[in-house]
Amino acid sequence: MTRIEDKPVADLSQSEAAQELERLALEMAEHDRRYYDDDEPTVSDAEYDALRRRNSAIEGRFPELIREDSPSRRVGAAPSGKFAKLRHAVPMLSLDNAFTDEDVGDFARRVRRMLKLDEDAPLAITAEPKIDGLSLNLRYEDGKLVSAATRGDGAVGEDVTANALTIPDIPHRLHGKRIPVLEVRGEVYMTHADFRALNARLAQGTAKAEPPEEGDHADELEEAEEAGDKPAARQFANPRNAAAGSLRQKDPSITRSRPLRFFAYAWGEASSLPGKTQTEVVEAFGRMGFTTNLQSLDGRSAPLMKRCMTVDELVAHYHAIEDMRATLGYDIDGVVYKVDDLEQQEQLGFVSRSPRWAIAHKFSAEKATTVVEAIDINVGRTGKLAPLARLTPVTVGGVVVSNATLHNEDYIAGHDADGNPIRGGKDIRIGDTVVIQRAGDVIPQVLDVVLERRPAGSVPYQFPDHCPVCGSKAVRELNPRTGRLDSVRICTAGLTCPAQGREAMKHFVSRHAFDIVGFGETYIEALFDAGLVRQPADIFKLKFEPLREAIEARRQMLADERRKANGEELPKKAAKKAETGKQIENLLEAIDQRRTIALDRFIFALGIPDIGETTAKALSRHFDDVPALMAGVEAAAKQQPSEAWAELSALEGIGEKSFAQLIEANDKPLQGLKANQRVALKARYGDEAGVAEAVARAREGQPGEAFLRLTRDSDIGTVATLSLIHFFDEDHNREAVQALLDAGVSTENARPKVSGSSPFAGKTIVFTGSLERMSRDEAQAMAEGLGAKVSGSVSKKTDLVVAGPGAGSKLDTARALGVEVIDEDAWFERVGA
Ligand SMILES: NC(=O)c1ccc[n+]([C@@H]2O[C@H](COP(=O)([O-])OP(=O)(O)OC[C@H]3O[C@@H](n4cnc5c(N)ncnc54)[C@H](O)[C@@H]3O)[C@@H](O)[C@H]2O)c1
Ligand SMILES: [Zn+2]
Repeated sequence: MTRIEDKPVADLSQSEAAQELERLALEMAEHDRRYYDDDEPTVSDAEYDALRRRNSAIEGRFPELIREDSPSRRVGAAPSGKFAKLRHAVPMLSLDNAFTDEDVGDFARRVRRMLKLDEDAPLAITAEPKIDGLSLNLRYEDGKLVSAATRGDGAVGEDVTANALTIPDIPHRLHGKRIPVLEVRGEVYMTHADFRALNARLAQGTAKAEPPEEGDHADELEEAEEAGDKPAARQFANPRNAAAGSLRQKDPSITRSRPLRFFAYAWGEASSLPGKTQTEVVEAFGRMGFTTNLQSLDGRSAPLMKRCMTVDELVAHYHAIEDMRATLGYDIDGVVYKVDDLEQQEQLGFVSRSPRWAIAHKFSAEKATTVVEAIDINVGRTGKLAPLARLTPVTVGGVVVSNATLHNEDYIAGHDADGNPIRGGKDIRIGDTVVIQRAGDVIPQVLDVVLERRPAGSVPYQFPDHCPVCGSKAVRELNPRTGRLDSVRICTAGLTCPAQGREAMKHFVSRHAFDIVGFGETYIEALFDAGLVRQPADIFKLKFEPLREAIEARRQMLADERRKANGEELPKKAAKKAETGKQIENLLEAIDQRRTIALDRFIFALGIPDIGETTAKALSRHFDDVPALMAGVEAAAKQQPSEAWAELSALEGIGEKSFAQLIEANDKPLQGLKANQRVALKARYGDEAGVAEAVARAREGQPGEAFLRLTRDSDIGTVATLSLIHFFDEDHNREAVQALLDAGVSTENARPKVSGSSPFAGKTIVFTGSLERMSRDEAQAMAEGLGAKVSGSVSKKTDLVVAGPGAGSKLDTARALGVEVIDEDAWFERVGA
């Protein structure tokens, strides 16, 4: 199903484009409000910029659809009601964006074309850092600061004069000759160090801050408490928000207490300008008492702003600034290029929201440099030891990042257990300076180690061989797919390890497993810590009173922690007791409803590695109940193949058919295989003779009928079969499952009991597009209940396609193959629902 918002611009119909432009206008207006008014964005700048690019691309294809309220015609957001409004004498605009080096060349060519300059005529363009703060217009009359306004919507800003007067970098009087009117523009920002200190003071409650709006913060705390989260402190997400939030205070004495700074780089109305070029004017600003990009950072190195004569020079300066980015001590999000000559600037003029003579070259991916302070090991549901780098906090894409995933032992070491270097592996050590990258909402990755900054005497990281939670041995197993030691280390204690037990429990009650509503993380942690729940079966033995005590003790503990952390007294909640009682009744009720459950959910809930929902469904079609499954697995375990067989059959890229062919083959096993399969086999076993030898070994250790039946008849493959055997081979797993049955949990067989007369029995159905009357899960369950097989892709074997609006390639394939296609309503008619 392709939603309109996921469709490439080129595939949009005109009406879809109109819909999409409307969505983008509304969505971006909301982001603008959060970003400019509340100083609290909910998406990263990169995500926001992607929306803007999509909007422009659609408008480029359908210029007739450009909306009055299009984001391409607007700057910022209209001023909030918090301050008096101030109309700008000269509009404050935004900047057009460049994202690649080629875009810079395009910009220079465009400028030349519009100025009618030959290719070899000199053209000076300045390049300087784009400071990530908020812009401010300072109006000086006869050298005296008379007003200060934020950008607002470009035409009207907010009057923050009293606040601006508290910023030390902003002169109240200009040095030098008096100019009747001069508006100086620049960026208000906060350094990293000041930002961290401010947030720390806010967290301790020692910073001067506006009282929270009535009820506002109390609610948040309450919610955080329900969710068992850390106390919600009123801190800023990044230095830009901190700068904007601190400047836009109703009480200027709060602004005064905030460490704000100011860089001057532009101007508005001016009765006369102190120069004929961008460079000269900015130089003059320096003499008048402002900090500018033309000043050297340390009095020795070259200034950050450079006047360039070629595109190559511009791009080189961009990369030089990019390299310095981590050491500046404040956030910059790109480099701004400006045509230097002011007469040329005038000739070029403006488009609706930005000048034609300037462009902002944004830094590409969301990268930053920081230091690995420590390496933590988390233990997950399956016992995996997952390493996490604790980083000195940095802002990446508008979010402060303080940890990054390190994947596994080999990744940190940079080589596998045999000493072979692995792709992407790095030899990451505590104390290392690293480049990290954040993509979307996923946890950041370490992209690179800056070896020049590695502290002297640093040693490779020693990965623990014991579980940091329970102290049991943690081991690396042989991976049948690669024949090598697995890169992950696993705690051997199983569910008796508290970390694994707790995570397993979360999975057990989750939506696609037992789906016990109201059993959130707070509950699980509370019950685990109180010793009330150790394994899933315990859930079904819970009683009201002990449950209530455990939950209340937990709440008390969280509240105490919060009080300590915030240093403030929170109102006691009187109504809480009765509420907890009600919640617990509801929970017990929800548990009761799950004493009988679909077999596939039961199997999925066990959290067996490689047994996802689909495999669990397949098993539930094959077995009547849990004891039957266990018996089937036990029988299969007795007729297991040798490791050689398992390894060969599970090799990536070798399907069932090819494997059968391979096992039959004699001296030329590679014959008749596809190129990628030959490559995979050779990579694993060397030359053809090596493959032949592996095949011979595999042939000797063939599995018996019981194993093949489980693998083949239930359609789950070798890897899942071996995983099942492995799971039920462990005493504690068998016991945990038995305990559930003993606690009275019974299963319903999902195997469709379909009479031969169901018109769908044995048919293969594909659902595509957006379904309106049922969810995907429901559709699938319905079809399977009628004896049909649901598939994710359309092929010649497909009997029927049910297509909703927005169906894409699957629908096209179905039509091309002549497969019957019906809509959702027709589907409901046919099934008689
Ligand atoms: N995350 C969100 O929800 C969200 C919402 C709105 C905007 N944004 C972000 O805000 C930015 C867009 O806002 P914008 O319209 O301010 O455009 P912009 O940030 O792309 O560029 C214009 C601004 O750059 C600043 N600037 C800094 N240094 C400068 C220099 N040396 N010379 C000239 N200008 C300089 C000025 O304040 C100017 O107004 C984007 O980065 C966007 O991602 C994010
Ligand atoms: Zn453990």
